[in-house]
Amino acid sequence: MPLTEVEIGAALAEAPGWRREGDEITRSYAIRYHGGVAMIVHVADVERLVGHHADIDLRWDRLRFGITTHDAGYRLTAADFDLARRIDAIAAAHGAEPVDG
Ligand SMILES: C[C@H](O)[C@H](O)[C@H]1CNC2=NC(N)=NC(=O)C2=N1
Repeated sequence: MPLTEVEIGAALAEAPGWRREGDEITRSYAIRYHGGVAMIVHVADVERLVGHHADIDLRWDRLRFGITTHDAGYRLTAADFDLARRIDAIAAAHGAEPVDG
């Protein structure tokens, strides 16, 4: 079920570093390409377990995640913020530092 604007505000406050871009939340990390591939594999394993999947953009020195819920009409849900927290934990384990963009 989509979150209300008030709920989104509260969830963002609990997910520091994640930025709202329309109906998705995004965060980028500095990581070199091959390390990014390894992190993506780890994220994908967790995504399969929780049944929720981010949009992923890997560049030479940067890895960006965008999360929204397709099943809710591309709106933000609690599952998006749950996955965001999991991605933060995986990023820390991979030594990927958050960056703007
Ligand atoms: C059937 C399956 O659980 C759904 O298609 C899941 C899979 N992963 C998903 N991931 C995201 N981000 N949004 C969804 O709506 C979604 N739906």
